[in-house]
Amino acid sequence: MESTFQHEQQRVDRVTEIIEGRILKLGEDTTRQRNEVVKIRKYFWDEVKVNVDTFDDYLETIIGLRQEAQALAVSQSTHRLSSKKLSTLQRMKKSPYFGRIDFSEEGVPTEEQIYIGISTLTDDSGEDFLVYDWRAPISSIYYDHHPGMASYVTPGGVIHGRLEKKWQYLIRDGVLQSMFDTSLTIGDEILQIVLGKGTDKHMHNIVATIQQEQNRIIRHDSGRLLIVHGAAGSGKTSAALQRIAYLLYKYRDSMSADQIILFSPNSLFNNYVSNVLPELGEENMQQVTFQEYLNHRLSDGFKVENPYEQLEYVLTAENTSSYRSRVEGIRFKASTPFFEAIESYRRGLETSKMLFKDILFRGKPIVTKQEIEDIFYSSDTSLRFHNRLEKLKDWLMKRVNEVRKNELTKPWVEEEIELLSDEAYHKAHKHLAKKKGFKGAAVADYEMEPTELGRLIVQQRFKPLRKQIEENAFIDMKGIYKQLFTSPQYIEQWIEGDLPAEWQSICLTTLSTIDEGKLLYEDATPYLLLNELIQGFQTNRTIKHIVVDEAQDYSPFQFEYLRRLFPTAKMTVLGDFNQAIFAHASARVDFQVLTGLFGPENTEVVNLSRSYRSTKPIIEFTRQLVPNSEQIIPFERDGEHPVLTKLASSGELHSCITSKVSELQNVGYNTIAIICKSGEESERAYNALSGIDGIKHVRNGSMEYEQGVVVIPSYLAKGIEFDAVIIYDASEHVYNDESLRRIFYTACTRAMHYLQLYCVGEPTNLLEGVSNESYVQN
Ligand SMILES: Nc1ncnc2c1ncn2[C@@H]1O[C@H](COP(=O)(O)OP(=O)(O)OP(=O)(O)O)[C@@H](O)[C@H]1O
Repeated sequence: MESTFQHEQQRVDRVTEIIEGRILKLGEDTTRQRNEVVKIRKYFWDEVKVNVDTFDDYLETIIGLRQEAQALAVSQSTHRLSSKKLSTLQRMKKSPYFGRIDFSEEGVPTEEQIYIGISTLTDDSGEDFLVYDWRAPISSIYYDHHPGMASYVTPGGVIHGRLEKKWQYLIRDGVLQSMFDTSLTIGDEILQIVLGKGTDKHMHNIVATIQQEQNRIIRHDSGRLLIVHGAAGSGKTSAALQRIAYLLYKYRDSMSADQIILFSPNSLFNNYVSNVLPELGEENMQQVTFQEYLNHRLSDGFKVENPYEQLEYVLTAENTSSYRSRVEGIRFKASTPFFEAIESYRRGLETSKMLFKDILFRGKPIVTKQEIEDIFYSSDTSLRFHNRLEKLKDWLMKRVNEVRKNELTKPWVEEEIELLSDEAYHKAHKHLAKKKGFKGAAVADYEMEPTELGRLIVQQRFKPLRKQIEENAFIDMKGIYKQLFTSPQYIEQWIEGDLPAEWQSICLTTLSTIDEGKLLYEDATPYLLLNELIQGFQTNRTIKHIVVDEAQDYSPFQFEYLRRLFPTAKMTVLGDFNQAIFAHASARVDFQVLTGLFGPENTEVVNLSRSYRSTKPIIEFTRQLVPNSEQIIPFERDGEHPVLTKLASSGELHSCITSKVSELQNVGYNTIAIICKSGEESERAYNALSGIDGIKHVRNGSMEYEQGVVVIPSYLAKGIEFDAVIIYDASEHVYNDESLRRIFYTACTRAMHYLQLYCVGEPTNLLEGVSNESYVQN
């Protein structure tokens, strides 16, 4: 073994030397390319002669500009590619590869040793592969097979052979630390080392230790929709990010990172996962939250409620009179019957009840809503809805043009001419002179006719009106949405099944919030859907793949919306229903409904059952909090049992937390989260614990994942993890309802190495099903 080890170190040295040589060469190229980019930018305008005197000059200027811009774009892209390659090589210098397979291909007499790393490296001839990219077809054997018969898929067909041996390497800064013969499971030893480490500011890639079931997700490449359901900490997010890296490699000629969108729960999470792709030498995909998208589309007309504001209400306002109806409204408005009701309602609008707005000019209607409605409903009903709207728009444009002509002789035009400032007068003169063909000094010779000036003024006043018509602003969208709620009975004609018991009150709240210029979060997607069904979907066909993380928090409604918005994209959806924290997630929620999006033939579901984040004792404790716990299999990593400490007062609670934090810091834990149920509880906890050195409060809207000691509401801790977690108050008066089970589970499963629960008074009944042996009580 000793000599094998030395032999392997020698190979590492050889490969490292080659990498160093490449870095040197590429470093010089990159510097030269950067200087080139700087030079083009600096002299950009010197290279282009700007002359717009004649049409030919203008054309020449445009062509010159375009050529220079193209040269800049080419240089920038060459520089970007080289820098990317350089940073990958720099990473490979520290650890050139992490695995090896010895493979005998059928019909080939010699066995080949395949070394696997984050990127391909060949020798100087370019013929021999010193390192294979982990995404290369042959590398899949490393993740998928035990020694014995093995095969892998290439574009040219399936290659069969025999996997003789499989090795794992741990190389740090060019030094081989250890190597393991991993004949059975990939890298349990290395996985132990990786998972046993402390967290840091960002999530890391897992390519050295991808597990077989995760590899299925990463390399899955058929159908439109891949649904991944997996326990907390089973590597859903990790698998999704490596999957993106895989797709970018496999489709490198036809897909770029900006054609992939990751929908994530919040900005904090975005920041947390932002390092994984760059670590793998890939550019980051686009990252958005659904809320950002809603705001982008709706913020002109409304102040849209944030999903966490909604959740905060659900978690804290249970004693208010409107609570029941609001929660019922949230559930109902996310349901399939409501979705279908909106579709039927929109179909109903084909024959009656479309609402329009008067088109006003100088404060007076020039076309009334009634006139618009009459024209709309007099059009050919066999035409598609959008075509009817287009016809209506044409009519409106004509109508407005007629009115514009009539306005030319109205006294207000003369009045405006008289009130024109000198500057405005000169501008108008110059504009009209140019239009008439006067050039250069001759502009001064142009004598402006008052009628010409009048026409210009009228034209400008009508410009916004034309824009409004262009943008469908004459459709009373708010009114149409409100119409659904104007009387509690109105919706009955469009809906199948029962309405919520509190429907009347839901209607009143919906109307009053819209009248205040606000849109509740539960109304945002239905409103947008209705809007698109009426005005046509604003589809985006450039996006090729969308990944939805924490999918359990989306309603079927939102999925349907995403599908229509990105009609050509494939989808990867990741979730865990045990972590569904939003009120719209009903108790019976499942991914069945998603299968309907693209049909079963286009959908594949993969379950991840092994959980990696937490130690075995923590997983054995947390899994008892949810149904079907036997389906969650802990990775064998030892640690302390979770502890539940009962206290008599909040004073005692705060002093216990303070000393616990310092104890945990002394053991070396980097990230310690004090997780509270809601933002309100977090605020109180933070104020009471502000004496802890460096403690930070993570609030709704926080942009960066913080290290050190943080106080954080449960819902913002989603998707992220901490070395140690302290549940601030796991007492019955805080977690007092079955509906809080998922939030409680989500909070506890954020712990990697240590979990401490405190409670002031009696512990929550949610712990009733948890066996006494799985935690320490004191
Ligand atoms: N194959 C693996 N090798 C190394 N680490 C892994 C592996 N799979 C998962 N992990 C680690 O386990 C932790 C949890 O992974 P991840 O956040 O992707 O899980 P998740 O299923 O998205 O969790 P949750 O649903 O609870 O947010 C991370 O620290 C990740 O690096």
